This record gives sequence, structure tokens and C-alpha cells, in this order.
Amino acid sequence: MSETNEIQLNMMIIMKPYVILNAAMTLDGKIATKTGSLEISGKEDLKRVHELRKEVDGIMVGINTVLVDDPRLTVHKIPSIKSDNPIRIVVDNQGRIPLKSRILNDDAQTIITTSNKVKKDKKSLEHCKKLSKKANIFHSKESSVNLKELMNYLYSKNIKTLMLEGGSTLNFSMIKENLIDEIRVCIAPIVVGGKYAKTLFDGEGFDFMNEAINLELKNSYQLGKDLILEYKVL
Ligand SMILES: NC(=O)c1ccc[n+]([C@@H]2O[C@H](COP(=O)([O-])OP(=O)(O)OC[C@H]3O[C@@H](n4cnc5c(N)ncnc54)[C@H](O)[C@@H]3O)[C@@H](O)[C@H]2O)c1
Ligand SMILES: Nc1nc(=O)c(N)c(NC[C@H](O)[C@H](O)[C@H](O)COP(=O)(O)O)[nH]1
Repeated sequence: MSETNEIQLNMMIIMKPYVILNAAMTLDGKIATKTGSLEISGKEDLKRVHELRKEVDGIMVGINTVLVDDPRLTVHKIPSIKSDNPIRIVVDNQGRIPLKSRILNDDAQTIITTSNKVKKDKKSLEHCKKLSKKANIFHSKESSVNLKELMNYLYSKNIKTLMLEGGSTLNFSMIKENLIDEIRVCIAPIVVGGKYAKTLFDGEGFDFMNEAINLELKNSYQLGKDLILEYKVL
């Protein structure tokens, strides 16, 4: 894993963490069913995911993943100690994380990143005040979190390697901004279908194939019943 790299923000060259997107999907590319049910990968894959969580400095998800899954984002499926847990980051424009969410527990530090929508709404502002007792808050000045600015902020907080764990909307925003360095995907031998089920990348998508992000397959192997594919983003 190369540790750091550079990006351009407002004509300036800034530093960002090395970002690995990790996800589990069905053969038909779904990362959850339309109801949010998500037991996709096998126990061997979950161990691989937790080994990766242990290796990185930070782990990031979008607000919908927190609302749907209530994840801990800690290392708990392999032997570990508290200091193995990466710093957790949630991209949450309006500061909607419920105070009882497991991501706010004491097992690791949490950074919540919000947008200028918070300052325009009294209720959000009050909720964010409560959240700030349990997490650090990064306020983006724009109406949707500026991901390049966020990457630079995380780098300044010593997060040199970052695992991105979804969901589909944040995955697309991150790849569109050229912020992902590597993709590791677990393909489970199942099919669920459903046009409303989330896929690995949703968001608005590109209009033309010539806008597609190019990848290079670096490694592939079978793990239990699943297939692991590792790509470098070109
Ligand atoms: N199988 C897997 O590996 C896996 C992993 C994680 C999540 N999931 C699933 O993904 C689903 C959630 O995905 P989703 O797409 O609904 O939501 P998401 O988790 O990607 O969160 C998206 C939200 O983040 C906020 N956001 C703020 N700034 C943003 C920006 N710059 N770009 C993008 N988003 C920004 C917005 O409110 C946006 O709606 C859940 O069902 C979850 O179970 C699956
Ligand atoms: N590798 C993998 N296989 C799956 O079958 C699946 N559904 C996920 N999904 C990841 C998602 O981010 C979940 O929200 C967390 O895995 C929740 O669990 P934690 O308490 O954080 O361990 N990941």
C-alpha cells in the first residue's frame, strides 16, 4: 500500500490519504437489497475486511450507511485491541446521525463532516452541538461536503491511509473526484436483482462510456465461496 498522494484543489497541490474502497456485492453488483438487507459475503471475507480495518488509519462511510446498518466500523471479527481501531469518518451534510448510533461509541474516535446546511437550520445546529460532545465535527463551507477539502483535512489529522466502506452514493462521488486509489471487491455467488437495490456505484453516473473511470486488475483469488478482485484506479 503506497501511503500518500497529491491532488489539486483551487489551483493548489494538496496532500490526501491513500484511499482503498472495499465492498461486498452480489454477482449482479448489488451491495444491499432494496430493503437494506446485507448479509453478502462469507466469514472468510469478513475476516479479510477486519484485517484491512486494522491496517488503515481511517474508515469512512456516508450517512445513509450509518442510518441503515448502524455499523461500528471497528476491528471486532479478529483478535484486536482498542488502539487497532481506525478513526471513523461519516459524511453527513445535515448532521443527522442519531446520538445512539454505534459509530459514536467509545471504541474509537469519530469525525463527522457536515455542510453549510447545518448552519441554516436551528434543529440541525442544536443536534450538531450534542454530536460534538461525542465526535469531532468538520464543517464544509459548501452545501454538500467538499470531498477534496475533507481528504486534505484527514491527511492533516495524520490519516495517511483511508478505507472507504460505502455506500453507493459516496462511492460514486469519491471516484468521480478521482479520490480513490484502489478498489477491493468481494463478489458473492448470489443474485438478488431489483432496480431499487443499491449497486457498488450509484450517484448520477456518467453519460458516456468514454467518461468511465479505468481500472487495472492487480489480483484475484477465491476466498471460501466468494471471489476477491483487487483493482488499481488508473
Ligand atoms: N455491501 C457493502 O459492502 C456495503 C458497504 C456500505 C454500505 N452498504 C449499503 O449501502 C447503502 C447506503 O448507500 P447510499 O448510497 O444510500 O448512501 P451513502 O452511505 O453513500 O450516503 C450518502 C449520503 O451521504 C451524504 N453526503 C454528503 N456529502 C456527500 C458527497 N460529497 N457525496 C456523496 N454523498 C454525500 C448525502 O446525504 C448522501 O445522500 C445501505 O443500504 C448500506 O447497507 C453496503
Ligand atoms: N465485507 C462486507 N460483507 C458484507 O456482507 C457486507 N454487508 C458488508 N457491508 C459493510 C457495511 O459497511 C456494514 O455496515 C458493516 O460491515 C457493519 O458492520 P460493523 O459493525 O461495522 O462491523 N461488507
